Amino acid sequence: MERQDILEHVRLVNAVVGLDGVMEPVEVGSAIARSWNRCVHDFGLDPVRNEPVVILEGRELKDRQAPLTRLRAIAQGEMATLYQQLAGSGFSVLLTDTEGVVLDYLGDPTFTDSAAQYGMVEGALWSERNQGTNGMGTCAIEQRPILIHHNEHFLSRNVGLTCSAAPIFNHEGNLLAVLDASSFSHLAQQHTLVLVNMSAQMIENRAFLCNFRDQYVLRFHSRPEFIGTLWEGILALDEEGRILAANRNALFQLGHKKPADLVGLQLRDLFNTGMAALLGGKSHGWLNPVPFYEARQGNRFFGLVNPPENRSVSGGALQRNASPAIAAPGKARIVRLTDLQFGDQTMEYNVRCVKRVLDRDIPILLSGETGTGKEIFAHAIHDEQVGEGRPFVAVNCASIPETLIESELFGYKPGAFTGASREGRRGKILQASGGTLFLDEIGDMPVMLQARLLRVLEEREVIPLGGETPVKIDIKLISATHRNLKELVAQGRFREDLYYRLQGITLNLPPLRERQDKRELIHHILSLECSDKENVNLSEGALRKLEAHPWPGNIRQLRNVLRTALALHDGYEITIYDLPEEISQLTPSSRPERPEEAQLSALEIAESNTILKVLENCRWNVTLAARHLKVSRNTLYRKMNNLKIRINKEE
Ligand SMILES: Nc1ncnc2c1ncn2[C@@H]1O[C@H](COP(=O)(O)OP(=O)(O)OP(=O)(O)O)[C@@H](O)[C@H]1O
Repeated sequence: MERQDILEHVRLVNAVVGLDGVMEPVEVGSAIARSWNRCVHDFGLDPVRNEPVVILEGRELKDRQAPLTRLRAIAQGEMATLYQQLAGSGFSVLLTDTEGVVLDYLGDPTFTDSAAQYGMVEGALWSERNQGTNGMGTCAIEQRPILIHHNEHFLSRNVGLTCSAAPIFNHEGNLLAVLDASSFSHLAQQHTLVLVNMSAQMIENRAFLCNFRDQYVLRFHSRPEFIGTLWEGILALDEEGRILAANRNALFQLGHKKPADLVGLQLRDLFNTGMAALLGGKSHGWLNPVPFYEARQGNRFFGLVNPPENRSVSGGALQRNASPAIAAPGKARIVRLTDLQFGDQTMEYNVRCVKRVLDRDIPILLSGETGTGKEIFAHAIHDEQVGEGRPFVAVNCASIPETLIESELFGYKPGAFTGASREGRRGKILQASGGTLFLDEIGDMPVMLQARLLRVLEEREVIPLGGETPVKIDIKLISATHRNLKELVAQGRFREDLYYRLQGITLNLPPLRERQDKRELIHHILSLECSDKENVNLSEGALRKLEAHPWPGNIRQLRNVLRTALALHDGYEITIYDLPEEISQLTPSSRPERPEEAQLSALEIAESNTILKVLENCRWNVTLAARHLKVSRNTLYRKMNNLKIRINKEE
């Protein structure tokens, strides 16, 4: 570094940490400013310090490596893949412990000699306290992915470097190690940090699976094709379905911050399903994840449980190929626009509007609460506009961690992906070419990516990460949100230009509680749910309860409730007793005992069902029910007593 540049660097540092008396408004990120302040005020470092890097050797290094033997074995494969992805660009890949000691090093030959001069070798100590602001040391303190580029390094001797580092946490959320890719600063690549972070998460997931290989493990995601990839949520469970641990993506998808929020809960506290159901069906395997719903919000997930003995383990680490190849979900049923409304005025208006713009290239924005049917509506538009055989590609911007949306949308050049997508990814935008791209929860798209998306939409071409040549695309765009995008624009959280680009027309999908065709919709969903079985009716009482419910989870929740009721009911119709408590408003003690619980004979069960049905239809007016059944009131009371039917009023 030239003397002039060193002086300039020192001046910049002093200005940021206030050593010149006045703090100048200088352009450095807040993490860098924090780190520089630590370097000066906590560690007493000087930017021009030029002492050799401390390097641990022999026993001392071995003592550092030993506690992380299993993690290092798991990381080895990922480090090699990351190194290959960066090959030819002068990068080295390093794994450090939490104090910045380099445990493993994989170097590009063109960089190795210089790396050694910089002190990037096995055993080197890259803590912030020793080396000032740097990828590995600063990441260990900030505990999040970080890029330290060029003169963001604190020591002027490190200014020639560019370092992308990401943390690796254990299942308790504690930092285990840091993965880093470093090179000369002039060789910096825009996407290195994304790649490093993906590799770190892959290592974390593998370590998690390895750690809990003797337990049951639930792997889940809101999209079935993401199971087995680094985006999957993973929960370790005991035999009874009690949660032992959760990985980062599980926390993210379930809206929790720390593993302790979930540990100790039962599966049933989180989802509308339990171990028996997840393990039960013979058809459930890697190719057929089971759908279930989150208990609080009604969000849908797909998942599968690995029993302990099912996983292949080698050398203390899970085999690389242990992750299954996941088949795409079954072909979705074709939905017509006319299947979506049964007399509700807003929905009729929506369908009319869509039909008018079907043959034009106008982007459509669907707005509505969760579960109101935005995606199914988008699918129906696609089927009528583009054609059933063409791709319909949905991206949920809220369910993918911010750092990964970019790769998900724009894809990578072949060979750049770890894990399940070894052969690389074309990215959702390219996959949608010739069909429809459905951007769900668009309001959650990070601002940084909004500009990129806008460019893609304007120029109708996309450049995959790591690639150079733009690829032309031909897509219809439908986006959806449950947020008020206009408000987000006013708050500066959503780009105004993108907002106008997305909403050629905006359609508001009404919440279920406000729909005028609620009754018809309930019957429609019920008929879909029992399509393969005999038709099952709804009792008038149950229908009234369903109509009166406020349905915070909208049609998704309704579908879920009807599905469960179908599984629970016996006889020929669903009654209020088959509905969940919050809908039937019956307390468990007020429910009549089920015939099987009371150990009745088959004849008595049939008799009990008939009496229950008539009582329910007569709104528990025993005199009226007796008249219908053509018996005296006293006989009916006696029978009810024998059959253990207690009096209940539905309303
Ligand atoms: N008209 C309909 N007919 C049948 N099923 C429907 C209908 N509308 C919605 N559903 C069902 O309701 C559930 C939720 O629908 P969808 O995923 O389209 O809602 P959404 O508004 O996109 O939800 P989110 O905002 O949470 O992504 C799905 O299971 C879907 O099949």
